[in-house]
Amino acid sequence: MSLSVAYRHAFPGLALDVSFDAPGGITALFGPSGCGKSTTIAAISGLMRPDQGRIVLNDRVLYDAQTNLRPQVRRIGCVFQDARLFPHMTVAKNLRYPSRWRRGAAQDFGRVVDLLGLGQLLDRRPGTLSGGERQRVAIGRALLSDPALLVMDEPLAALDDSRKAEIMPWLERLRDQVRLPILYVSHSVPEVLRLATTVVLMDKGRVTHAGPLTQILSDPDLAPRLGTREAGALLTATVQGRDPDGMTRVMTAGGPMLLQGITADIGTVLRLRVLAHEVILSRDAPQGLSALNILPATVLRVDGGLVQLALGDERMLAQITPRSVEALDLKPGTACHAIVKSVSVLPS
Ligand SMILES: Nc1ncnc2c1ncn2[C@@H]1O[C@H](COP(=O)(O)OP(=O)(O)OP(=O)(O)O)[C@@H](O)[C@H]1O
Repeated sequence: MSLSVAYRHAFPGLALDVSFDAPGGITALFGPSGCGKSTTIAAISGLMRPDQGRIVLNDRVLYDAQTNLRPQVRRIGCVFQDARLFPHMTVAKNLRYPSRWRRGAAQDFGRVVDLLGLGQLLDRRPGTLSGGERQRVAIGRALLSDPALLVMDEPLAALDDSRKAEIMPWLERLRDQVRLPILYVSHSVPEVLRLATTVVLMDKGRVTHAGPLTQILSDPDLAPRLGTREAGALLTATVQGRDPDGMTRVMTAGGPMLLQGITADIGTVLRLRVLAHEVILSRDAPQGLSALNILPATVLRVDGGLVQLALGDERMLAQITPRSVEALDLKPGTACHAIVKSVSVLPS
């Protein structure tokens, strides 16, 4: 299941030349206002015809020199900032709306209601729901149209922080349980960090970087674009066991780590967020520290005080001062130890 996009289009003020692949999972389309995110969504969903290109969804050509499928037959489910539900219909009727033209929607109804926790809401009308609940219904309705791609254009932008927090776990469930590619347009770094599996960074009508979130996050060149406070890395960790004091042992590409306050079962895969300013470096294996997580690493790159490290096949960033870089004589290839002061765990 994947989407492959390559198109060019000239607007009077901007020449767009966009190309990227979106595999299964959530692909975040991220970039400053006016960089071409909405135009890209419009080109994929068939609402605008690019000057040239090729857009393919699961081996089905949506657009190329010979083909330009109508939006209705592209099998793309859309969720926008405002839920756009029918106000006079109950939630159940809104959800059943796609079954008017789609056979099979009725069979999926229960599965989608369970997936998004909509059971308690079925008899309510949209006007009586919270913003987050309305968005869950909009996502359910989009899923019941049997899409091959789900496009979510700033789906949380109209919600306040507590509603955002309420809907996030549902979006994570969607990402982890539905095999569709999901294209997610957002201006919010925290949303991208929490939800995306793949990131496409756009600027001035072009894709400047694209790849797995883990790779994009640990690229020192991209730290300024994502915000220096957010610079860091994501490590994949597998739960190995629980120690008598309640600490959870996990294995990462860089070696074993200990986590506090985790209840995940053995074998669970976790995503660990390690911020660059929570990592300090030592040339020698440190002794007598209170920090529990000390991982052997190799310096890959040094950019001012931002040091990119290799831990096995994963990458991590450490934010230290340029003076410390000099004092420790850190350069590509230097073996060192990364002392991780704190870690947050994201569901995987
Ligand atoms: N129909 C049009 N005619 C001319 N120019 C257009 C048209 N549609 C978009 N543009 C221009 O193309 C550029 C990209 O617009 P687009 O809406 O795709 O950006 P965006 O990244 O989605 O921005 P935002 O984050 O603000 O929604 C902008 O400079 C916009 O002015």
